[in-house]
Amino acid sequence: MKLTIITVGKLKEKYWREAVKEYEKRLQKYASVTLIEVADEKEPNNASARDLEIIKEKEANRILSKIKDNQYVVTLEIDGKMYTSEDLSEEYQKWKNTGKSNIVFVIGGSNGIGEDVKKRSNHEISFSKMTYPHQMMKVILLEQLFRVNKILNNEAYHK
Ligand SMILES: C[S@@+](CC[C@H](N)C(=O)[O-])C[C@H]1O[C@@H](n2cnc3c(N)ncnc32)[C@H](O)[C@@H]1O
Repeated sequence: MKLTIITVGKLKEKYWREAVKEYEKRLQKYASVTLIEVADEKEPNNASARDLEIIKEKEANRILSKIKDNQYVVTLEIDGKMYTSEDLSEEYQKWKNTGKSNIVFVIGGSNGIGEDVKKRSNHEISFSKMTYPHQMMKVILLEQLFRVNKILNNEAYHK
């Protein structure tokens, strides 16, 4: 499987970068992993709802410029479909079986995912109804993709 994760903004804190590096390394055993960071848009003080929409649109255009026509797009959205890790591993296997072997996961910036990316999305996944910081979401997603592969390979890890 070719897995790409697109996120908005750089990981500034060392602890996030180290966690990402660790799970990226673990996941590389099972899939080819590409991590792409697009620039985030500066948010003015007292930004209006319209300002935030414009920010999301600009970030969405940057995200879309990194997505290829042949990629299956999975967006991480709070209102998306929730899975257990076992169910997600079945879904992942389904993607594999149906030729969706080039998958791009998209995590939005601090204001969420713009409409144009949502329109391009083939599948929306939620990791609960709670809001997580995008940096943490990247680590959680990598860990779950690693877990999914462990489950599919019947390897000890998941409990
Ligand atoms: C800080 S959140 C953005 C919150 C924004 N108010 C929204 O409603 O999307 C940044 C990104 O992390 C991801 N994210 C955060 N919590 C999530 C969850 N529970 N499930 C799936 N994705 C989540 C989404 O991609 C989101 O765009």
